[in-house]
Amino acid sequence: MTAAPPPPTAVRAHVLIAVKDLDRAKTRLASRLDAERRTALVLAMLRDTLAAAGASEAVGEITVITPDRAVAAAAESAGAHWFPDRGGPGPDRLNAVLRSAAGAGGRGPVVALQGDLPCLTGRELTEALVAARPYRRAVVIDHHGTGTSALIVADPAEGLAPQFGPDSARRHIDSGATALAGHWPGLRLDVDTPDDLDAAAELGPGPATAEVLRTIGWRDPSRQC
Ligand SMILES: Nc1nc2c(ncn2[C@@H]2O[C@H](COP(=O)(O)OP(=O)(O)OP(=O)(O)O)[C@@H](O)[C@H]2O)c(=O)[nH]1
Ligand SMILES: C=C(OP(=O)(O)O)C(=O)O
Repeated sequence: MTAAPPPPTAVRAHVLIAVKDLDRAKTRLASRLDAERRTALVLAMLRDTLAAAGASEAVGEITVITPDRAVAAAAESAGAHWFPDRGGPGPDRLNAVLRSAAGAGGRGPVVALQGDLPCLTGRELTEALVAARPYRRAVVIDHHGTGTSALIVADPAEGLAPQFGPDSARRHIDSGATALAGHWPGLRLDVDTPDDLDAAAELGPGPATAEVLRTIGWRDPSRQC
């Protein structure tokens, strides 16, 4: 098998992934998974996301922004940096930590990427980053059509201007980001709900998530007889 050609640019992107405290994570899965299983799943999805991002030829470095020591340890063991999130509680904390991490880096492209993309592949991320190059700011809309899988800014000095949260796809587009077209099912599949997790199990998650799904006995209902 021949390797994919390197993307036509020297400047590789800096990927930012924000992850909140594990004991507050993935509350929308609480009806199906207890806290211990949710923690295992969040860490596994992060590991698979990090592995895929690290496999992209268009990515230079990865920083995980988190207040959680276990998340920081998972990031470091995957070769990513850890940027501590020391922000106080507040409705815009996620966007505030992304703004400060984006401003702390160099001048190459910056990507705010969700950390719950268990089916992401390096090729998808490379394609999205190449597709984003003509634009000052670009967004990859999630599989629901309302959220954001990735927000990409060509030059962080011009401002990432993250507006993650409810309806973030529309808010990113309304604030000037170009929505990227591309068949990137893994990149678009962020997992927040039991239905999302079924969809990921169907599409094919990375090895860490697949192992957790096996361990917790998660079944894809569409495959049950
Ligand atoms: N570092 C950091 N990450 C955050 C913060 N709030 C949210 N995130 C992360 O941003 C992403 C989207 O956040 P949410 O949708 O609010 O949380 P979630 O854990 O994915 O799911 P729910 O609890 O079901 O809402 C997730 O990866 C979170 O871990 C924050 O205050 N600090
Ligand atoms: C915060 C967001 O993600 P989630 O789908 O995890 O709520 C978002 O899409 O802006």
